[in-house]
Amino acid sequence: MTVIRIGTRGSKLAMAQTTTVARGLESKTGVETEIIPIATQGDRSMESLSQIGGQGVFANALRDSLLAGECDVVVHSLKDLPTAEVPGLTIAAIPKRADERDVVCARDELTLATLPAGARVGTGSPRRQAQLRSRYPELEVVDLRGNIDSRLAKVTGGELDAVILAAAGLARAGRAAAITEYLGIAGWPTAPGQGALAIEVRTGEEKLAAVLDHKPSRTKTDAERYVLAFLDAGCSAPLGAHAVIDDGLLFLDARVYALDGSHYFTSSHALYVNDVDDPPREAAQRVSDELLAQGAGELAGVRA
Ligand SMILES: NCc1[nH]cc(CCC(=O)O)c1CC(=O)O
Repeated sequence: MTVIRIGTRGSKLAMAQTTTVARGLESKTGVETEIIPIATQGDRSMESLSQIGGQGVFANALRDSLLAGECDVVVHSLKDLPTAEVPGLTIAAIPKRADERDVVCARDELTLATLPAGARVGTGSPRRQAQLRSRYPELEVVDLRGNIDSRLAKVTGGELDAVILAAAGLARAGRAAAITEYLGIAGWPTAPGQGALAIEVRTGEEKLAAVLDHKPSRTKTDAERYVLAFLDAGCSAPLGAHAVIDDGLLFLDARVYALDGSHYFTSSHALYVNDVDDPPREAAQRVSDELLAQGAGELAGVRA
């Protein structure tokens, strides 16, 4: 029997999520899988992501390996995947999305509202930095990189009072016990595609992973990612987007922040998925047009 080779980043988080995908493929199709860790520039360098030159630092090495035939399937965190199509590659599956919220891991069970003024809150994400400055201007934002364990260690070690992370990543890494607050999605929209994985294959080989595709998760994350594409924004742009499907209605909400937290632009639209040809694209087009009409194109990270 042939073995499906699954390429992944080597981080603990990536290995955990890829193992879940491998188990899913094995149990649904009876295939055998082998996991192949691939080092990416984003893993090797500790410089800030904007320094390395941003987009796709995590994804490109995986894609090269797939195109070179060194593996058959790669697993990405969808939010780290640039929106531009890559010739020869196709997303065969977006599995059922996990929790898309951001969370706070603070000392002493504290929350953003109960941390004292001047408390040091770590995050390397421009969106999270802008959201912190906008909602909690009395807190000090500290730029931060590194894996989940090293970030949490800065709180237990006393160097920081809190860090902001993705709920999904913490759960996959087995560190959900460190969470002290879940940030409500309406007041704190997260990165397009956050909480979802993307399983990519060489075009024509979609059958290798299509069984793991979850249609609602794909529709929602497509809508969020089209906003990223229409705004010409990178994965590190200060943009939050969130889609919901309820009773055939697709809701899409997006917010673009000034990096200093001084202001933001927001737009939302709802449409019946049966009323238009490409609901995610249509919803995102309306939201993006409105954001640009408001002046969002002037903000850092947009139309860069
Ligand atoms: N950019 C880092 C990144 N990429 C994917 C996740 C995990 C969450 C997810 O899969 O969406 C994280 C960590 C974080 O944002 O805290």
